Amino acid sequence: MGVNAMPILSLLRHGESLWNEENRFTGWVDVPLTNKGREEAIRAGLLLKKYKFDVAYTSKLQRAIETLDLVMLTLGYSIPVIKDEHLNERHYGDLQGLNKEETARIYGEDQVKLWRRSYKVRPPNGESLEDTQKRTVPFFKNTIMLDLKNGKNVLVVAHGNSLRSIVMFLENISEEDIPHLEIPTGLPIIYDVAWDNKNSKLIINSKTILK
Ligand SMILES: O=C(O)[C@@H](CO)OP(=O)(O)O
Repeated sequence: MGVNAMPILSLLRHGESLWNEENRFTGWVDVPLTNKGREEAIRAGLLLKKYKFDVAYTSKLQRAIETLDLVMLTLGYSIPVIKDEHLNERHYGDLQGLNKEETARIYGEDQVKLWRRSYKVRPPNGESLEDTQKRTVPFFKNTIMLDLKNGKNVLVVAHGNSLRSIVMFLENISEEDIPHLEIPTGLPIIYDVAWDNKNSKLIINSKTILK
């Protein structure tokens, strides 16, 4: 009675973008994929062929949207797609456009590490991971989690830090441990999930990264 058998949730970070290639802070700047990024997206689609998705979510940024488009083209069927800015990358504020290595030379490696990977430290005029989580997790709970509860297989294509904030919630990762979590581009994470009726809570049965 307590736990229903449940479908899968796949989280996918977009393929390499132009500014990933150039090593620049990107955030909400709407840069396109590189050709390598497009190939990564097609490869992710091939890896995901063994699943049948019912619905997909992505951000409002073209690197995620194009990745999802290429995945769906590779999968060869179409499903409802919800594009929402709650899934956008963390806003990097004044760092957007700057080269990451150069920024580390100016402000020091430690400061840049705090901006990039800590939970609470905000980049100047930007969002901390905590700020990002305050928009991603309520969105996740109100939409994606309900689809999972209703037995749907869900694909989410988003960004390094918007996905880190969701994975932190799903896997109950602490503030101390979150700096070590990296999400690779183009490799789908698959969660086998279940809904715990008694505690109204999503349970993760297993996690696999497809390679
Ligand atoms: O620049 C960004 O928006 C992100 C993701 O590419 O960078 P970082 O991994 O440094 O948080």
